[in-house]
Amino acid sequence: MSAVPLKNDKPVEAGVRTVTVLGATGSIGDSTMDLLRGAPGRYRVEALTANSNVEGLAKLAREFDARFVAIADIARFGELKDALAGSGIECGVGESAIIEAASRPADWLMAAVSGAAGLKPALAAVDRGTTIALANKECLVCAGDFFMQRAAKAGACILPADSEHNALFQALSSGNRDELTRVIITASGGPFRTWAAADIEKATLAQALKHPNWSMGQKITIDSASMMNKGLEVIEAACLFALTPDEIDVLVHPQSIVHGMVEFSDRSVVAQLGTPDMRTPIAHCLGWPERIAGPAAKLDLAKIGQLTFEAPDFARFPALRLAYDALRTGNGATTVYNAANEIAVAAFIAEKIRFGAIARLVEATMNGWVRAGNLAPLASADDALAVDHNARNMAASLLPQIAAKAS
Ligand SMILES: NC(=O)C1=CN([C@@H]2O[C@H](COP(=O)(O)OP(=O)(O)OC[C@H]3O[C@@H](n4cnc5c(N)ncnc54)[C@H](OP(=O)(O)O)[C@@H]3O)[C@@H](O)[C@H]2O)C=CC1
Ligand SMILES: CC(=O)[C@@H](O)[C@H](O)COP(=O)(O)O
Ligand SMILES: [Mn+2]
Repeated sequence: MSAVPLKNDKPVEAGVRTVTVLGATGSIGDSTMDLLRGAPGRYRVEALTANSNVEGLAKLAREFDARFVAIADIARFGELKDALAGSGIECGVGESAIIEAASRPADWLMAAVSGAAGLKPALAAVDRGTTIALANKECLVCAGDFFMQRAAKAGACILPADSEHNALFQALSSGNRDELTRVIITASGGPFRTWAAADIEKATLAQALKHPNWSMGQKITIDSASMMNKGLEVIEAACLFALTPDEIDVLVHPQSIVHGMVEFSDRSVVAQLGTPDMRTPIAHCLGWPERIAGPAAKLDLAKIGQLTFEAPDFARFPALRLAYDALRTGNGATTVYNAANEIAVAAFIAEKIRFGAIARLVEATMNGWVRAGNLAPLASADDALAVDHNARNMAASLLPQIAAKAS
């Protein structure tokens, strides 16, 4: 039994729904809060979390009269308490408080922490058997199949919030799982889609942060530029929908209007389209199994005029090839892929490595991991977190030599 519902088989919930937003101060958090704001009286906020943005978190907590807020950064707890003084809103600090936020009863939870740091809180929500809108792809890539197995066991309902996976989720309801032959996830191609490899190699942070279509957090925007985001999404699709690497294609589509397509055995291809606005897939998850009003701009195809498609270039964007390698290798390789990328992106932001070195560090870490004989099946979240920890250390130790070597 899959934790992603393939048909709208859940009864519609009436009355006020309680919701929790992990990563409330981020880009996905912002879109989610905007949807909640647009439906006064329909939702009650149970818990909100952030890493260090005290001001943003306290403002949201007061606006939505949250019951509980948690901040990960222990140095900011005093400020948070001051900011909430007199409000009656409970607050906590550290990873344990983020996990507590996820554990508190709520009908619906948005998992939008950035990075594998979101894994333990997402698992705490999974174990409650609740409905989870999953934006945090890194937690799936880190945990591998284990996350979805645990969700199925706990009776949790995982609603894919990432735009491409939400598109697949919507398109999949046109057929049965055994009639599906392939899924296609689209990629904008990022800001370097048309750039020569030599220019991509030395792209600056400011250039990498200029996504052509989407306004998103810093880490995912850099991932889009390297196409690591698409690599993470290939692995995310494999985990969410129990697909093999051969059943997942990536198609570059610079307009980001078609988000995902599903091919069925009769060769029908069902696609989901929409303007590039995350409030649409999040609204689909929030309303599910019904449809609620979404605030995104209406799709005007006549105005857009042309939708174009290209094959991905695995040579200029090796991050995508590495994702398929990791998926085929299994045994913790996707955990290593994600962990090394998180180290590489942080190093690029800190100007320790060039843009082109991001994928080289991921590849060197994956190779080093295999050579050291570290591949082994992941049997638990602790296994995944141990691999994540050790792979980060390996990536950090390889960093100086990767930084020193120009392509
Ligand atoms: N943005 C988008 O359009 C899309 C995002 N996603 C995925 O959703 C997730 C969130 O992305 P996005 O909203 O862009 O990211 P942002 O960087 O904008 O926001 C991340 C959120 O997580 C919090 N956070 C960061 N690190 C930690 C930590 N260690 N512990 C607890 N909280 C933490 C941040 O708090 P603070 O503000 O205090 O730093 C913030 O609330 C990512 O996994 C991304 O890949 C998927 C599809 C689209
Ligand atoms: C909005 C969303 O889902 C992002 O993951 C988006 O897909 C990023 O764009 P790229 O297609 O450039 O990676
Ligand atoms: Mn996406």
